[in-house]
Amino acid sequence: TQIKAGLIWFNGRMVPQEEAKVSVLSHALHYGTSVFEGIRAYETPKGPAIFRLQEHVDRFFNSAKVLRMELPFSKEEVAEAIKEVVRQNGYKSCYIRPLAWMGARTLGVNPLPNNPAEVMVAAWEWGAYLGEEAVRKGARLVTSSWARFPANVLPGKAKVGGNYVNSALAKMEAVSAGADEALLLDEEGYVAEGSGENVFFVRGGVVYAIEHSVNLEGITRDSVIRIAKDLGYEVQVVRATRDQLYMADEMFITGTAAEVTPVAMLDWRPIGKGVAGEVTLRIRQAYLEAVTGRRPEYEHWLTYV
Ligand SMILES: Cc1[nH+]cc(COP(=O)(O)O)c(CN[C@@H](CCC(=O)O)C(=O)O)c1O
Repeated sequence: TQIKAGLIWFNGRMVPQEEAKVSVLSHALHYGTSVFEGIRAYETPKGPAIFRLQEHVDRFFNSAKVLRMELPFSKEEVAEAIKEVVRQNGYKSCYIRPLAWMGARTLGVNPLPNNPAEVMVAAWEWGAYLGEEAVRKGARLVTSSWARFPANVLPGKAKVGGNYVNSALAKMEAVSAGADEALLLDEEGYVAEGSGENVFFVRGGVVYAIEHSVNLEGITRDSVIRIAKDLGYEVQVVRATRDQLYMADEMFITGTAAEVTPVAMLDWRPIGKGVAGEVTLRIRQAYLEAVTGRRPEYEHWLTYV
């Protein structure tokens, strides 16, 4: 079933998705030289609102900068395009995917002649990233045989298309093993992140976030740290090992797509009682209230379209 994205903002114009096409000679298609974002808009009592739009636009431009990619639009124009895609498709809530890519001026590895990049923003309705059951019962994760790439191999702080071959290989392996998601370790064997999420665990009432290290600086991770502190939990940012996760009382993963997904099992070992944890569910509830405009203290994170 093809993604139904409706109208797409394509290099400055709104076009039906059937018309939003690129050349097969696009540099990005051959070498992974694209950057993207994952953003969500949620229905609120005051209409659809985009969650932490500015932080996502800033990261989008930072990712492009890492790749020496020139975007031919300003941050304000991209932010407006993101709002337009939600508006013109009439979405109440949706998942929004900005993408910038090196086009078809030249091939050969050097991307520079393909500047300035091309840019599009698409959006579609996307439910629970790992499925409703994983949310209700807690997701099952397995440690991947693929390590998260080191910082001097690929730029993990940038959402670069090519980085996601690492995620795709890990995800395929996890799903083929009967799990819901992969846990990637770094090259020294410490906990890094999921194929598309950051990792948290709870032990003795303390909420632990994994330090940035080689991982993406998750916006959901940042929001959840704030929310957990506001709920009165002590939050520590740590470097952790897989066996610390095995010993945890609770574990959860966070991301724009995944939101706050409880983890019930890692490597076929139950985490805590082997169900979605209580602290996790409290944080998840508060996060969902925040993104749907039900917590005034987080209203500043919302951009109404
Ligand atoms: C590797 C990785 N780590 C952490 C995160 C969480 O970051 P943030 O969304 O800012 O909290 C994401 C987002 N993964 C995006 C892409 C998912 C996909 O399947 O594509 C997302 O959640 O939108 C990652 O891709």
